Amino acid sequence: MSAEAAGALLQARGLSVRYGGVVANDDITLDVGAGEIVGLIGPNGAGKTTFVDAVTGFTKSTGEVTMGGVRIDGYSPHRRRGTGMARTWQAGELFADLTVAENLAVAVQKPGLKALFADIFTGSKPPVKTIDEALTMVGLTDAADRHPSELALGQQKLVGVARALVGGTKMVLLDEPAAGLDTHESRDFGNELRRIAATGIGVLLIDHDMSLVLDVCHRLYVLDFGKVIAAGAPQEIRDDPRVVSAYLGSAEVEAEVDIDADGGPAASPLLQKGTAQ
Ligand SMILES: Nc1ncnc2c1ncn2[C@@H]1O[C@H](COP(=O)(O)OP(=O)(O)OP(=O)(O)O)[C@@H](O)[C@H]1O
Repeated sequence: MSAEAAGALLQARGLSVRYGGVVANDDITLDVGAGEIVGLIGPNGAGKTTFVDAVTGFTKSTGEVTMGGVRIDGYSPHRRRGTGMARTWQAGELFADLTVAENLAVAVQKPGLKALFADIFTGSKPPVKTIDEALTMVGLTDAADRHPSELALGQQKLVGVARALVGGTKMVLLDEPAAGLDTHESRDFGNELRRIAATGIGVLLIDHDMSLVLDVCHRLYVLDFGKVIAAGAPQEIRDDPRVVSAYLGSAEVEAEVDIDADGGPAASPLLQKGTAQ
């Protein structure tokens, strides 16, 4: 079911971003429904991170953004966060000296000196229940008191996702959350994303790991040079010659798209080139 039919949680309409002479996002229209995992893919420099920056208010854009039907494109990043949208960053390192729970607590601390002093003098604590819930959601309840270095890379990535989930998040925008994971870790990571979405949270997933993206997403949008060149179900996208061409460069598209007898995506050129950066 399309998010539009279900009443989209996040909607972008005609979103455009210019950096000097570069049109990094060109009239992008995209929606994500509650409980839906939507992939945003495209070659390097296609404009994926720019889109997340624009939706979350970290870069200037034109066009409309709505959350739950409320227009938010005039809002500051902080105010957009208050509508229940949260993002991860491409370089989403955790604080090595802090425990997992403390890494999550940082995300719910009020910013600014005033708040810091208020916390010191009133002894107010971050909403631990919310942190527990976020860790439960990613299957890491036992890791709360451990340090990131004690966790496998896949678990560290999930801590990054959990950090975006604390504080009443309804919609997460994940920028290459699975970078560096091996096949096994990536599959586990995908299962956790499914669990998160099953709670009703909308997920926008950017990743170069095509196995993960094609496997876990309900729908995909493909960007090339800032424009949406294709949108649809994973099986449509992986066979779309425009998409294969955008990823591989037309000269390289020699292999026929040859889907397994069971419909598996193993033979798609997209997967063969899948994790290329
Ligand atoms: N702050 C900026 N100033 C100027 N140009 C920028 C800026 N950020 C991105 N760009 C340009 O905008 C275009 C889109 O970049 P963006 O990082 O959004 O692509 P991407 O699809 O996320 O790439 P990748 O897969 O490599 O992360 C590129 O041409 C990039 O050089």
